[in-house]
Amino acid sequence: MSLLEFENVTLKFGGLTAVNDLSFEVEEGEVFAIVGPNGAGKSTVFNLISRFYDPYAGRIRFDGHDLLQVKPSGVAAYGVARTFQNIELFDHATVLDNLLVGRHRHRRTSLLSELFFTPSVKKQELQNRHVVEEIIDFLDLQPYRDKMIAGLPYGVRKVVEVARALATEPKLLLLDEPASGLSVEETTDMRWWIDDIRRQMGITVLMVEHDMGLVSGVSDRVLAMADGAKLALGTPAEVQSDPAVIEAYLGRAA
Ligand SMILES: Nc1ncnc2c1ncn2[C@@H]1O[C@H](COP(=O)(O)OP(=O)(O)OP(=O)(O)O)[C@@H](O)[C@H]1O
Repeated sequence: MSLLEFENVTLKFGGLTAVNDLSFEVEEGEVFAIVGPNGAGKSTVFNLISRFYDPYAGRIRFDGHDLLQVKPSGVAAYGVARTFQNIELFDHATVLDNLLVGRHRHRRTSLLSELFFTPSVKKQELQNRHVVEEIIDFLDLQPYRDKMIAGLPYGVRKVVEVARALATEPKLLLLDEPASGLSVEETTDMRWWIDDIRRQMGITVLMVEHDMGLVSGVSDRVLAMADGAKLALGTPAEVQSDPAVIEAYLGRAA
């Protein structure tokens, strides 16, 4: 069984078909990239997984569950975490506090017990701290741990966003353009972080990315989309040499 399954999914915005009869599967433990020209429907795929939109037709399954039965607020509890194209963090909180917010889905205590800071609440707090500190170490964020997000360089904020998503201990990490706005050196670092997340943490990664260097360097498989539909699916080398993909890219460039 695949971790994520799209089966003949279609989504329309009025007269525009943003996702058109799309089927693909993401296997547990792989890095899977979605590429395509602007407007191809990549972000809409992420928004479907996050349950921001209901598809017009088709099925989406995650980890054996019918994802379409899950409310948007429940998706994280199933083990899906995401980053956004435009970083979404609390600017006036520290890196540590942003990551602790990411632990919210693991709250096992009641509001009343939290009010009185019972032993179970204390235990939960310690566990949250432990997980968050490990992620801070893992992503080399120690120098920024107690700094406000607002004052951090853009490249560091991108890594903090990945850290916040990891703090939820997801099975599937959705990365929306992880390299956008990064320098060449920062993109290389991001590549190694993604590799480590998959290899050392065992987390499946699904990313939307325009940087083909990053995509080829880290992905096991790539789905190329155009006009909401699948153009090609295969290894990075297979997809890059696919005539339909070359045509779609060159056509748009022209
Ligand atoms: N909320 C919306 N309402 C109406 N149309 C939308 C909406 N969201 C996306 N679209 C349209 O759906 C199509 C697919 O958009 P989408 O953002 O998924 O593309 P994309 O591949 O992520 O593009 P980019 O690389 O520019 O981010 C586009 O034509 C877009 O204008």
